[in-house]
Amino acid sequence: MSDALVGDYDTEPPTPDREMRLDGGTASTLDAWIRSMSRPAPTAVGRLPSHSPTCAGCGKDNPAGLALEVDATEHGVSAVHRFDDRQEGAPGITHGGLVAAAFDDLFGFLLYRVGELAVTRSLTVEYLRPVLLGLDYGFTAYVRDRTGRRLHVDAAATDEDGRQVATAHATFVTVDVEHFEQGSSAKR
Ligand SMILES: CCCCCCCCCCCCCCCC(=O)SCCNC(=O)CCNC(=O)[C@H](O)C(C)(C)COP(=O)(O)OP(=O)(O)OC[C@H]1O[C@@H](n2cnc3c(N)ncnc32)[C@H](O)[C@@H]1OP(=O)(O)O
Repeated sequence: MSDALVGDYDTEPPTPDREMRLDGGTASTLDAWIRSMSRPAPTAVGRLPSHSPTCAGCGKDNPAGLALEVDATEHGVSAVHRFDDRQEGAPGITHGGLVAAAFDDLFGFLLYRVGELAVTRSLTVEYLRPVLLGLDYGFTAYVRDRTGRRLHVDAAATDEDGRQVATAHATFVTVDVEHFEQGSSAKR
């Protein structure tokens, strides 16, 4: 893991921008993103910074995103989220793919706890009850265990009556910073 992955807890990372330069043109966009990424202490509790302002899961500047707000808890992470009309599947019901996206992004916040970069290798969601639009749901996630580069993570979503509406499990695989260089050649 890069030493550059140290930042201020309260600082939101900038939008990764291919034109962004830190030091007169020598630093890559990826460097800028990584250098600026906040890394709370693994034991800290409270609101966590988004992965980036344009992250589809948690970025405030992504009009098509979920804009999840996620807190570090004693044992993992949590969020309260309300899906809206943009996430509709069947009338009044959240599209399952967007529920999965919420879980996936929530798992991405566990990386602040782990202190290493990782990406989703597999994600399984059990849809126990319809997730309704316009209602608050509580999401929690934690790292169950680790085997080598594999992080096994679990999550659940509950409705306002405390009933589980969905559970999720994922395997994240730790990666080097260089993994994200693949995004530098993306056509936009
Ligand atoms: C510092 C703090 C920063 C915090 C803040 C970070 C922010 C950082 C951005 C996050 C943002 C989040 C947002 C949401 C999370 C995404 O959306 S992530 C994006 C979606 N995922 C991807 O794009 C991943 C695409 N896949 C890949 O790039 C590659 O397949 C991977 C995952 C890097 C693995 O490839 P590889 O490095 O060649 O590794 P490989 O040898 O195939 O397998 C590695 C290990 O995993 C095991 N494995 C592979 N597949 C499986 C499987 N399905 N089941 C179980 N084990 C498996 C292998 O057996 C192996 O185990 P070990 O022998 O090492 O113990």
